[in-house]
Amino acid sequence: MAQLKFGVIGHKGRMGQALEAAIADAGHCLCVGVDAGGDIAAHAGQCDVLVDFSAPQALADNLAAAVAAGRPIVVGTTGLEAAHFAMLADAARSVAVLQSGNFSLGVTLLAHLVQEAAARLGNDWDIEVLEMHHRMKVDAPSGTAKLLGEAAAAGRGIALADHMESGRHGMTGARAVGAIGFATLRGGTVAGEHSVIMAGNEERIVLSHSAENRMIFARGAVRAAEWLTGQGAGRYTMQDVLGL
Ligand SMILES: NC(=O)C1=CN([C@@H]2O[C@H](COP(=O)(O)OP(=O)(O)OC[C@H]3O[C@@H](n4cnc5c(N)ncnc54)[C@H](OP(=O)(O)O)[C@@H]3O)[C@@H](O)[C@H]2O)C=CC1
Ligand SMILES: O=C(O)C1=N[C@H](C(=O)O)C[C@H](O)C1
Repeated sequence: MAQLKFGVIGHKGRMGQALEAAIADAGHCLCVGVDAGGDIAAHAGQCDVLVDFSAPQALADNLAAAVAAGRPIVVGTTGLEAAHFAMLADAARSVAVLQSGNFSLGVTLLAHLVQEAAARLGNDWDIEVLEMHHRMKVDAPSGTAKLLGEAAAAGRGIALADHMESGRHGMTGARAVGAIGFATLRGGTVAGEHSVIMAGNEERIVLSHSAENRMIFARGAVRAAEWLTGQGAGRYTMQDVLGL
């Protein structure tokens, strides 16, 4: 693979630093790194690909910079809302865009397994997604938890937004039939723990993934960037990259 020049948004952050190492390990070069207050638009044209692990409020400018420079963009930022997904779809009309809540091989495969299991089990199996992350994480549920919830919903042929239950507290009443529940834990330096629990009558299936180091996300994002530079405008996923 030819050496690529990367533009990293969120460069001084935890993921930005992991990415810098993964970019060097893969034989590529960090062309520019920006953080809050920086201007990626001024540098995007010097890069072959942009990678964004920053904050949701930066997404509009980052996508605009990619579109103006005609460069592909990998988005790993989580905490995205419906308006952000509309921006991603809009940018994908002009450039190649790959957004994922998790760039690890393990979670990409886990999402397949969750979808398959949910498709085979009836609504009498309650689905709950449990996640734990380090104390500094600012969004909840995690992007990965939502990705896994989406996979379960796809398996059931329903829209997650119509069946999501999160942040239970107080007199909640009994669990709604067909709900997909989310629970969030925060503490320490946990890189990322996710379990999808399928609870039936007197039996339970638990499908889990443990991230031991955030380098797995950084390596996955570099692999996604390599793959994306060969693609035309459009919206792509880690399933496309990994051929799953
Ligand atoms: N998809 C995946 O596989 C993964 C996704 N993530 C997600 O990536 C994001 C970053 O995580 P992490 O590195 O741990 O967070 P950090 O807080 O460590 O880093 C965030 C970085 O983004 C920068 N930033 C904040 N706002 C802007 C802005 N408006 N424009 C440009 N840069 C900005 C910060 O700069 P400053 O310090 O100057 O504010 C900081 O350098 C989160 O959304 C996280 O959930 C994390 C791991 C894996
Ligand atoms: O903020 C993190 O650290 C992580 N964020 C992503 C998420 O929200 O799922 C991916 C990973 O779990 C680590």
